[in-house]
Amino acid sequence: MGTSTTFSPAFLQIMLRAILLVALVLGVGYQVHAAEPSNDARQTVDQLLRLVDERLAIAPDVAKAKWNSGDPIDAPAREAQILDSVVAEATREGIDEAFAQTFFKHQFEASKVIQHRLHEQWRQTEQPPFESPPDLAEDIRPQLDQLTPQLMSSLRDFQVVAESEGVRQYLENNAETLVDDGVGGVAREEALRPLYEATDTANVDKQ
Ligand SMILES: C=C(O[C@@H]1C=C(C(=O)O)C=C[C@H]1O)C(=O)O
Repeated sequence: MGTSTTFSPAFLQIMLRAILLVALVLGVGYQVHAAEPSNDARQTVDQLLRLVDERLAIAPDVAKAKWNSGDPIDAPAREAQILDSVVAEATREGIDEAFAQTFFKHQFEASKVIQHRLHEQWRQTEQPPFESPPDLAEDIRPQLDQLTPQLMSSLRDFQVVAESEGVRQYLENNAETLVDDGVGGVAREEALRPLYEATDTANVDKQ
């Protein structure tokens, strides 16, 4: 029996663990590398997240205007008007119409989550009417209308990269930093759900 080639079980176990550890490190390293989306894809996601954030940031002004005027938070006719322009733009620009509509419906819901939270808060604190709130028709809606074509063109870019490797992870990693809804993430999740779904399933046409 040759003793020189016999290793104790404890030694073999340590070696095995070392090999597994190395394999694990290499495997994780490979996955992190493989999951990193292209520069273009990252910029596309960043841009879309910033625009979503910009749109949500208008919701408190909407809430103030409606607090003073007593208008209902829910304005279905206004939403329908935006959706009409979204459909027209989608047709012109070759953007998936259903995706664009779903995305905007979620932006409306997210905005309403913020508005309801604020009104609830103001009811509790018996907030008097605001001194000089921005005007809904004159100031706020035109601001939102300016964002619509920007969001549409960003959605068109997003469609192209949505299913690329690592895009979902990148979206998840950056959502919290780039989208601040002021209500702890509830509105953000609502606003971003169609984007997550587009990265999951094959329901977005690649252009
Ligand atoms: C922003 C408003 O409030 C709600 C949210 C909308 C939106 O996000 O564009 C549109 C209509 C309303 O249901 C508004 O009335 O303009």
